[in-house]
Amino acid sequence: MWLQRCVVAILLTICVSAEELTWRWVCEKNNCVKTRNTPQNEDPVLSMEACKMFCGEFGLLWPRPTGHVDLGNFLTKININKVELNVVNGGRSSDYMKNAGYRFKNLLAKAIPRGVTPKPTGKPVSVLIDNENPNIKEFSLDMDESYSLRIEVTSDSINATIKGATFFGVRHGLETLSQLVVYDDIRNQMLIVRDVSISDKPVYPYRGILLDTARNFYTIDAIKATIDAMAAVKLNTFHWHITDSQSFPFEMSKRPELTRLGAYSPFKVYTKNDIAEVVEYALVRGVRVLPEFDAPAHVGEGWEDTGLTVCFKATPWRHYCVEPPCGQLNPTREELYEYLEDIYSEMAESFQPDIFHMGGDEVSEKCWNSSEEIQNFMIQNRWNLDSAGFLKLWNHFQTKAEHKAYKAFNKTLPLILWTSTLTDYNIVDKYLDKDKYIIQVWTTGTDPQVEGLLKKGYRLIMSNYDALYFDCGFGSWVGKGNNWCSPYIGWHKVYENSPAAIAGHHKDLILGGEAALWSEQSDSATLDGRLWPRAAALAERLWAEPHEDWKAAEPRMLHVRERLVRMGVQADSLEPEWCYQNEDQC
Ligand SMILES: CC(=O)N[C@@H]1[C@@H](O)[C@H](O[C@@H]2O[C@H](CO)[C@@H](O[C@@H]3O[C@H](CO)[C@@H](O)[C@H](O)[C@H]3NC(C)=O)[C@H](O)[C@H]2NC(C)=O)[C@@H](CO)O[C@H]1O
Repeated sequence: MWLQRCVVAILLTICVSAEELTWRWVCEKNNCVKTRNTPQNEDPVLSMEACKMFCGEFGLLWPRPTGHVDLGNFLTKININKVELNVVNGGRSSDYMKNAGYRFKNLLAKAIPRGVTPKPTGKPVSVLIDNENPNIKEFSLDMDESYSLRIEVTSDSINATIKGATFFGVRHGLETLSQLVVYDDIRNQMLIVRDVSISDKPVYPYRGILLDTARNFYTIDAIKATIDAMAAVKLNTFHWHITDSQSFPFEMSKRPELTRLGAYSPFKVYTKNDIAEVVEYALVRGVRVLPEFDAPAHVGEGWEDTGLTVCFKATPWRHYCVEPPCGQLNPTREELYEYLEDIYSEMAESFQPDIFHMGGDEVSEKCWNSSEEIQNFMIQNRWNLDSAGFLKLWNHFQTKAEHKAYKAFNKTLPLILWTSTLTDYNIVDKYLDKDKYIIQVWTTGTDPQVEGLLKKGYRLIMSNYDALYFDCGFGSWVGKGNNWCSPYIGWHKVYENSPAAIAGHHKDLILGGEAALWSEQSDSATLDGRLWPRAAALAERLWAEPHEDWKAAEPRMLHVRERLVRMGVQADSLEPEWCYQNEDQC
């Protein structure tokens, strides 16, 4: 009966009156308690979300701010049709600011349930935006993403003021402001938290998601939707692992045969236009697009006619690599470096990145050793055909590739490599300069390599697979049983995976973290559920490094999942709705 009345009420856009209402929520000791409504109740009746908005230190904010937070105790009605943004100083980033404004209004609209028109009563909202460095619109590892937000009420309007150190800070401020607006299903009215004062900035400068678009292809729409969701939780790096041994979907003008032979189909190619669109889309959402060209291993399809690979499709694959098809570049061929320069130049042109990922993942000695040409080259150089000798060969490759990267990008931008035998802390400084290279850790969080690398002064990005590999926990794809890194990693573990705790007193060398979605077993159809809402748990960890465990964040986490779903993200469900309605009872 209640449900029926509600549905009718929504369709007619009339609200259930407070007297008829069955449930209301009451803020008690930082929890919103579901309470039977009685005709005798004289308090203002609060809907669940309205209550959650201000009850608790951080209300429904996600990620929680790191500085001063005062959420006041009152909600005020606003007129959603009368929201106005005024930018004090636009500078070079004025177009981005405009776009951030459109996104903000769009986010407010997404807070309203489908088919509902809130009452157009309430105060107009005026948002004043003050960008301290309006000419900064480039990403960098030391960019300032800080902002402050104030919401004040006057007799005739709500005034919000956002001060950002850069466009990126301002953009985050708008995200936060959008999270302070709620649709009240009791009054059919939009409400805003008033008397707010927040200052905020992230703990880590690098907060990423890796998407592997080579094992399976993802549509541009799926990529843009991912970036949209990332922006909502203030993640700032979309790491695009665009090629691998299975496919080469990156459009190349100088070496078109790499794409022609290497893409799964002519329709499964990321064209220059596609990439430009993604890069621009991401930029206005405060997300950098970081390209990776993984080499010298993890190559294969596309390179068929070049003669520049070894052990491609070698069988049995377990003898030569970690998954089929095997394939590795032949570092002894000079022509290889001309190819690399072309790939890097086209990546430079398309992505214009501030940092570049050179891969370096899972190089196999056995693969290189299967080539007589490589063996002869090593013998001529007086390198033994053993692990130390193959490291020298790898170093030969990396030094030449590095030179080509700097040339192609026309600057000495920071380079990233996956942890490997080359980055082993016992020898890493023999080969890789700590001022040039950032190491992305994918072994476990307790691996002694982490401490070893930190002690030698290397900057790290944490993608420890035991907490941040979102492909783990599914069935194996090369046989039966579970995949190699099972079990599935729940959001709790993601949330509690603290880079600061892992790094101890070397915390300053941790640039941040990244969740990886390797795509052997996912594509556009499964993407949202694999990433979300777990990536939101990562977002708060990296933004705020909370001291509390997942339990303290649970009510807000359940809400951020709801918000993502309202945005159109098919995020996995975490708990029965009962737990969302009955805080702290599950
Ligand atoms: C204990 C042991 O030796 N187990 C191996 C197991 O490791 C083999 O599985 C392969 O493991 C690789 C990691 O060691 C894994 O590669 C990485 O994982 C991602 C998928 O989660 C890939 O997309 C990445 O390219 C890889 N690199 C990075 C940096 O993450 C590889 O995918 C695993 N292969 C398969 C087929 O699952 C397993 C091989 O059969 O054998 C076990 O004995």
